[in-house]
Amino acid sequence: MTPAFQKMVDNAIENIQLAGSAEIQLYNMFPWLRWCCGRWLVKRAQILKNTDDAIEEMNGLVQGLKDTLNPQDLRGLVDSFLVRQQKESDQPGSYFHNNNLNCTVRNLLTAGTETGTTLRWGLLLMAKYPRIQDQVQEELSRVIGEREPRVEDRRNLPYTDAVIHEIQRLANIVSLSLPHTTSCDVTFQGYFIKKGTTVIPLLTSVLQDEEEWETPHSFNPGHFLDEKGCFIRRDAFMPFSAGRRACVGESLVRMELFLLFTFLLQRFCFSPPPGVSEDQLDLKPVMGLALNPSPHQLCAVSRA
Ligand code: HEM
Repeated sequence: MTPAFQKMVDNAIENIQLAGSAEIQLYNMFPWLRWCCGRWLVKRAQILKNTDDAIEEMNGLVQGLKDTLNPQDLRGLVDSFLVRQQKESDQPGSYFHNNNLNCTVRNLLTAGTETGTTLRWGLLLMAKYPRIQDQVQEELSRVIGEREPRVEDRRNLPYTDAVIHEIQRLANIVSLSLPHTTSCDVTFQGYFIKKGTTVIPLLTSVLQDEEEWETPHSFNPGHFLDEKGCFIRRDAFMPFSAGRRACVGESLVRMELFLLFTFLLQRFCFSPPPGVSEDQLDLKPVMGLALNPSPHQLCAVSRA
């Protein structure tokens, strides 16, 4: 990773944490309170500074791609956007303008860090529950052996698939989803919600719903397995939210998580460091817009 890219990722991670802090959440809900809480302003100023730095950095990257653009050989999203921008340059209301390009790429970069957050939860849970880790590794050895995992393997790995789903369910990393606004007056479950109201859908209420899950607060891959050990989908599994604005990265994330998780577990056993017991591995998250595991040291012992 180049230092510039590393800086952008660090910057994005810091902003996700700042944006989910109690101060910033309160600031967003009651901005007029800022006059009596100076600490809020420090965090707000840091978010704005990080954002300005990221915009500048991204403008530099986009300029480099603009300078070398070849419409016959598109290298990715930015190139496709730039070509469309050129085509629509005479349309005043076009969405394909520089601000949208910069914002879209920064959004994807920021959101992209969530795969890593989920993986960190996964490795922590494997270290904490070694018997579940053993079962995943037994299935991986039996079904794919030593070759590299492929996306098509998922259907033959029901236990591993169930474990990955259960990691996402319990880790619940985007617990507040993203704020939405009602576009018209709505009556929902007897409550009247006026047009223009900010609604924060609490995904925790579904992912850990006591009426939906047998053991909602425990790590239990059995939530996604039937009595024959086959994988089962559950309607209440919605870490990517639902509806038209659900996470656009979902299919990419699912593929990445499967390949990275299986690849790592094929090659390493994860355990607490010497002197730390499995029980001592703490699952309390660090507060942020995304819920991260608290910093931990783990041992990765090669299985070769
Ligand atoms: C495990 C990883 C991830 C989880 C759990 C997750 C979850 C979510 C959730 C809950 C939302 C809010 C949906 C809503 O507003 O109703 C969201 C939005 C979004 N996600 Fe993800 N996400 C993940 C990774 C990614 C990745 C890797 C990308 C892109 C490469 C991505 C791109 C986006 C974008 C662009 C939005 C905004 C969509 C919109 O407003 O229309 N996400 N994500």
